[in-house]
Amino acid sequence: MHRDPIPFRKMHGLGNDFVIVDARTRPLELTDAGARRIADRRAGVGCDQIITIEPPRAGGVAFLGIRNADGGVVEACGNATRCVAHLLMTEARADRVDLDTLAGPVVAERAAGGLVRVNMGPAGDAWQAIPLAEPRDTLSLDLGQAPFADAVAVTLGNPHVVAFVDDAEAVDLGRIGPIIEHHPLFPNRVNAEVVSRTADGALRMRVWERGAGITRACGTGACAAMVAAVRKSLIPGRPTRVILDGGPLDIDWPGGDAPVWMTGPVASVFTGLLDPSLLS
Ligand SMILES: N[C@H](CCC[C@H](N)C(=O)O)C(=O)O
Repeated sequence: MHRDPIPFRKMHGLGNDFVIVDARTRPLELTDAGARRIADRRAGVGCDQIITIEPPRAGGVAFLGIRNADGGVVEACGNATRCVAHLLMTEARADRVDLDTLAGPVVAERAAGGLVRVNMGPAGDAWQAIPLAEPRDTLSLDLGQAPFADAVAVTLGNPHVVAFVDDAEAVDLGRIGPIIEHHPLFPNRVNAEVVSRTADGALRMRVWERGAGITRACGTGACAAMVAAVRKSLIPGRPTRVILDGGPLDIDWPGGDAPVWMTGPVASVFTGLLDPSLLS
């Protein structure tokens, strides 16, 4: 039970925003309901995900706890990984940091221009790994809802399903997003991305995030979009710019079992104190 106010830092990666609590020395007793209250953009602080920096569990210098705005605990969050890595590299005066997540180990390093580059680990495509409710070809899923009639499922530790369209900005994601998120083929629900190609060979991506809705950016989603495009032979396996509502991420994946690298910015907005009543 918390009696004292709890320090937090508000950060974002291309507008995908986080409340970050350093719980390395003092565990944060956070329930699903408490997470929802923190994430509430009127009655709480407001964020897409609540992030806790915790003592490492299976290696690295810290474990990254990730909860969506709906309170659900999830495996991976690329934009938050960059933000926490920035904090820990700054604290340690280091240019590299190893972190632990439910999705497995990730490595982050300083990149040019104040950016942070993260090895997000390998991308998975087996139906059991996504997971799907039954054996299916993850390279061509018909979810019975346009534009997800020939979609690609990818896991970065968290589940994604990617649809390629002529114009990502023309898709009514607010309508189709929740239908796909809760599609029965995804027992753990799913993050849904719509992707189109730009004239200069970049990918334009919009996302409906599991447990958070439309966000301005999704790092694991950008990784999934690039992997799906390479698997569909729409682009070659070389560094690709993915343009999100909040700005660009650079994704690099040569194919196969190679790890996916994501490079992008971080921003710290303010620090504050959570009232303990928010968590009870
Ligand atoms: N915004 C995060 C993804 C959160 C994914 C979460 N919505 C899930 O349920 O997996 C990112 O930058 O990767």
